[in-house]
Amino acid sequence: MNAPVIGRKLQSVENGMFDHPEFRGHEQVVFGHDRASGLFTIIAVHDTRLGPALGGCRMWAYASSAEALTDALRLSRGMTYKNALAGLDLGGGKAVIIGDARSAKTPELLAAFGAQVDRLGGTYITAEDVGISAPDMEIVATRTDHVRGTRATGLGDPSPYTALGVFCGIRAALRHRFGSDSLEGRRVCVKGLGHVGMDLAGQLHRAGARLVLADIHKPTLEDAAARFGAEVVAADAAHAADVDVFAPCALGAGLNDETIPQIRAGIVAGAANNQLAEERHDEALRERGILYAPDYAINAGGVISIALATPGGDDALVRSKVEAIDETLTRIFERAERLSLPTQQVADTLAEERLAAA
Ligand SMILES: NC(=O)c1ccc[n+]([C@@H]2O[C@H](COP(=O)([O-])OP(=O)(O)OC[C@H]3O[C@@H](n4cnc5c(N)ncnc54)[C@H](O)[C@@H]3O)[C@@H](O)[C@H]2O)c1
Repeated sequence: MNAPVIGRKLQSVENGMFDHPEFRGHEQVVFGHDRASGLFTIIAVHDTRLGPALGGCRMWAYASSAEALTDALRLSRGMTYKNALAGLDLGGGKAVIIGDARSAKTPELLAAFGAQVDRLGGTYITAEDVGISAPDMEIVATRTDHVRGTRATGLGDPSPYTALGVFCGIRAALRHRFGSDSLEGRRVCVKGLGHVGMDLAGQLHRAGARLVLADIHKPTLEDAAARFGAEVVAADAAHAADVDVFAPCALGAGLNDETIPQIRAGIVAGAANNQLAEERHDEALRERGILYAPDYAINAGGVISIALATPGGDDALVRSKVEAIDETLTRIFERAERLSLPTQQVADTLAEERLAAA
């Protein structure tokens, strides 16, 4: 991308910030540029009523700076809700770096990003996200203390904690739906066998579940199927598998007008972010009698581990907080049933209640 062009586009977007469709009372949005390294970053602080805004930094080859702003606004608000519902004393924020992580990421650019974060004086705490790895965060940390998930502050890869939270969430959903959280003989379809999905599949297998697996990466799928004695299903048919639980652990927007009528599972509970293609799809799931575990409630294990880990500390506190996702989801399911509301709407309300009380 040509730097001066980006600069002009950012200027024009900034002028329209408060009219932006994704603007929802964000407290601060910072547009950062570093001439020497070519850094273009947007840091969005949505809400700090519960504490400093924690949220990852995403590096992506956005087609335009307007697209990057949209992502920063939307994702930072999502972090406010996720952190509030997870019971963390942290607000919501997110950073995006405009550029291709494979070709444009340099130590100088990461250090310059760290300097931008530092300028916010702790209002925003950064962590890894898509395109930014744990080693990258070590470089960011050379310029700011407002970083989590580094060797000095964390327990390492958050994915096992995310998987643990999803496993606990699936049990909560089973208990609510069937009166027993036993996985013995339950059929579960896991779509996406990456860092989270593979770990989750292992936990489900050990607990006695019968697995149906899907992934677009054939070697991964074949390896998992052999290890867990699982059936395989085509990735684009996974949502329609004849199972008790469908666990989407790949990309978002998988629950939409086309897929929802085809879902045979009574429960949808997985790690993927932004599973609903549109907000109204939570009601579509409810109408079909499908119990949906809101994505940001069930996949909060990773952020809990990032937020609460202490250097060299054991992970007992973190694990107990992650396991409490079971209770959070149970509250959501019970309230949704009592009020005949979709579960995502109830999750949003619970998060908003906590924010309002802060
Ligand atoms: N890693 C975490 O701690 C964490 C935390 C919260 C949310 N999430 C969300 O969980 C999801 C999985 O995260 P991850 O870290 O395991 O990612 P990952 O990149 O390690 O794994 C994703 C897997 O999904 C597969 N995949 C991609 N598209 C697919 C498709 N259309 N059909 C089937 N499989 C497909 C990939 O081949 C890969 O194996 C993402 O949506 C992520 O945003 C992850």
